[in-house]
Amino acid sequence: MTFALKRAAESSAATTTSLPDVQDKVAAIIADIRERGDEAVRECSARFDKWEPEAFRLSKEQIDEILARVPDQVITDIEFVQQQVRGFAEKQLESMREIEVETLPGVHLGQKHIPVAAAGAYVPGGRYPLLASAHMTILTAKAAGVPRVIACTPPIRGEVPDATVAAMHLAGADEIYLLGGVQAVVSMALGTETIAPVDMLAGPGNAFVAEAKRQLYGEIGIDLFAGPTEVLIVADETADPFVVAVDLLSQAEHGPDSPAVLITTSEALGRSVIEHVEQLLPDMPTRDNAEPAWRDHGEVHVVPDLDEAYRLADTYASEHVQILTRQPREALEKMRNYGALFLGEGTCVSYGDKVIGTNHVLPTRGAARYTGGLWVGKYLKTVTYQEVTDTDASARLGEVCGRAARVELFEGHARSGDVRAAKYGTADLPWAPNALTRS
Ligand SMILES: NC(=O)c1ccc[n+]([C@@H]2O[C@H](COP(=O)([O-])OP(=O)(O)OC[C@H]3O[C@@H](n4cnc5c(N)ncnc54)[C@H](O)[C@@H]3O)[C@@H](O)[C@H]2O)c1
Ligand SMILES: [Zn+2]
Repeated sequence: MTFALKRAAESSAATTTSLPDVQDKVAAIIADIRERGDEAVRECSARFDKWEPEAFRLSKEQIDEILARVPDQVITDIEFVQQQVRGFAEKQLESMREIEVETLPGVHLGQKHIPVAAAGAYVPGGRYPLLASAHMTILTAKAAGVPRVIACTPPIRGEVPDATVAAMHLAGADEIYLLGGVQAVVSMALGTETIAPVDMLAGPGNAFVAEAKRQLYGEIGIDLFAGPTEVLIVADETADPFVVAVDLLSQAEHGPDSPAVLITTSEALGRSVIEHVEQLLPDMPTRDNAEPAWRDHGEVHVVPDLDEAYRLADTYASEHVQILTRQPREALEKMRNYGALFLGEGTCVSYGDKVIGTNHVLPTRGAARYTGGLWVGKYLKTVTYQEVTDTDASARLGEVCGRAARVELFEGHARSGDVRAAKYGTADLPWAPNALTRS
């Protein structure tokens, strides 16, 4: 039997995308910026971030000054992580084949991957300087071959986030703006008097940022719905309850709205994890986020066996799923809904977030039911092309096209087929004025 040792105030199981009050607020800001451009952007930045610089875009001199302030070790570590992210992104790119096949004699069908011309990267920074997001969005776009990559990040409590700017620059951003939230997303998407618009936006963010991207989708492309972080751990009796507790809190600290869920086959482990969490929380420097996150969105479920654990985990479609069991790789076969899977105690969500090289921009609030996370492929348009070099093949296709289109009552379409069937074959064109046929 499945039962809960701890329930959330509101379950995070995949149900909704965004909350109605956030939707309304974001819609109003988008409409205002659409109408008044830069002036509205400035007002939003002043209101939400108390940030009113002369220009939001950093000049080359400003970037150089900022880089000089960043400690060497931080730069070295940024470079190490960017190498890992770039390395994996390049391997993923290699896995995307361009093909051209001959499906009938003389009928050539092909597939190509074309990078978008301009991409915007949102690097979050309201609570923490999330420099790792710069690697994930900017560098991945560059690895995909996007010619223009622009990036926004907010000031943090009125300060320039030096390390984030360094990461954005080293990742290869062509333009860097100190601008946050909805105003940043809308500026990049629609363009203003001072920012040229992009074709596609990527990057994680809080509920406002994620909702702004969602509302703008269609007018521009977006990577995916990547809102407040979630973690779900599947553990059996072999898991170390202290490690499980530490790992749950590692993600709860993202924000008070971050769900942390444990599904375990061992009631004893579940109880022990709850105790460890309660012992760790009071001294956690980021307790202001982690404590309400655990209180309101923390869940612990005890299930009869691992198959039930995987089944229940799939209903959450959580952004991060950690498997701490005797045979963690089993989850690769048994689970289908997750943004990223972390197999065994040797790795953890924090490695994925910060250092290991897989992309950390991942689907939240159930979006893992229909998409994976950000990767080079998201910046590429997979397009097709075709050519028919054999007249017999064209005539044969023309005959089928004529019939197929008439079933759909498309006389115009049918005639494009008829023309070829007549020109390259033996068909007649009863609908054509005589003078125009068979020139
Ligand atoms: N899904 C993923 O892949 C992923 C990865 C990393 C981080 N995250 C998430 O990114 C988020 C980062 O959030 P954050 O808030 O620290 O930074 P953020 O940069 O996403 O948002 C900060 C901005 O929000 C705007 N804002 C704040 N309150 C507002 C309000 N009441 N109305 C309108 N705008 C408002 C401000 O303009 C501010 O600049 C976290 O929730 C974290 O979990 C998700
Ligand atoms: Zn995290």
